[in-house]
Amino acid sequence: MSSSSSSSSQPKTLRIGIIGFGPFAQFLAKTMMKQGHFIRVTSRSDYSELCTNLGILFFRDMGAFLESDNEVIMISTSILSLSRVVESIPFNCLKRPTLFVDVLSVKEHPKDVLLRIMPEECDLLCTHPMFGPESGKDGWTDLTFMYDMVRIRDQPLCSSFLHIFSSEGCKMLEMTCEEHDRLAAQSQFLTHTIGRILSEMEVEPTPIDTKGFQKLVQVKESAVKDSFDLFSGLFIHNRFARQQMKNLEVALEKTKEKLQERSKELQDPIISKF
Ligand SMILES: O=C(O)C(=O)C[C@]1(C(=O)O)C=C[C@@H](O)C=C1
Repeated sequence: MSSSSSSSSQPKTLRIGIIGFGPFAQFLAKTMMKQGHFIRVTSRSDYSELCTNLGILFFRDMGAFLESDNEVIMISTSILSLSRVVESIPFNCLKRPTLFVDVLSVKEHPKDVLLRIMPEECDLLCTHPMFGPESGKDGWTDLTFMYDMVRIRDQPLCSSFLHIFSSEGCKMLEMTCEEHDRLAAQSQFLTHTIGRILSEMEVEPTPIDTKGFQKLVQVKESAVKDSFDLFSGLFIHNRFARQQMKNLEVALEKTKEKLQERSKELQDPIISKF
């Protein structure tokens, strides 16, 4: 079972089970399969046809999925449905102590849920690939992969999983789930919020777009390509997101005040001469 001494540099082929098979999991699974790993899937929606086309086993029944003896189980549900799904896992069907890996876009929430519900003998790796089907469509080189080894006893197995991303050229960044959420609120959540605001404003390309405006339109377009459930999850389950929303409101008010002050100054007959 374990890698032999003569092949320690040889990447290990993993049996990876995936819970939740939306576009993000499908995107990750394609590269895993390209690397030769064996994938099994279970999901609330019926992906049996898609899985047949991809040559992947699809299990409608979570118990049968667990009995299919995966070394790693990757959780890729929506943020909002995580607790419900994890609470419904019949852990007694597991054949072995398994490495559970989550790939959700918030990190403290899955860490808390999984530590609370998962059996003690299972290891837990919390991760966030900071890219997806859009940003990673031309390969993963130089894209960031964040991870927190929350409870790891089988180090070789964990390294084999991380190797999937490092071998594609990802920038591997180890940090705590808390630090991730603090930074992601300032970056990913803010980007999605600005994109959603631009969408509410019905911002569209014009014949005289500047480069800066073209980038804004891109921010809007990529935000609305992701589901509103993802956006809601980034807000509801990242405790730092609320403060970012307040910062945005305060910054808008301050910017308006600065413009009003400037307009007042310019109405002064002496200043307006220049
Ligand atoms: O590239 C994409 O398709 C994405 O939307 C990726 C994106 C994002 O940019 O917000 C969305 C979800 C993942 O958590 C990581 C990144």
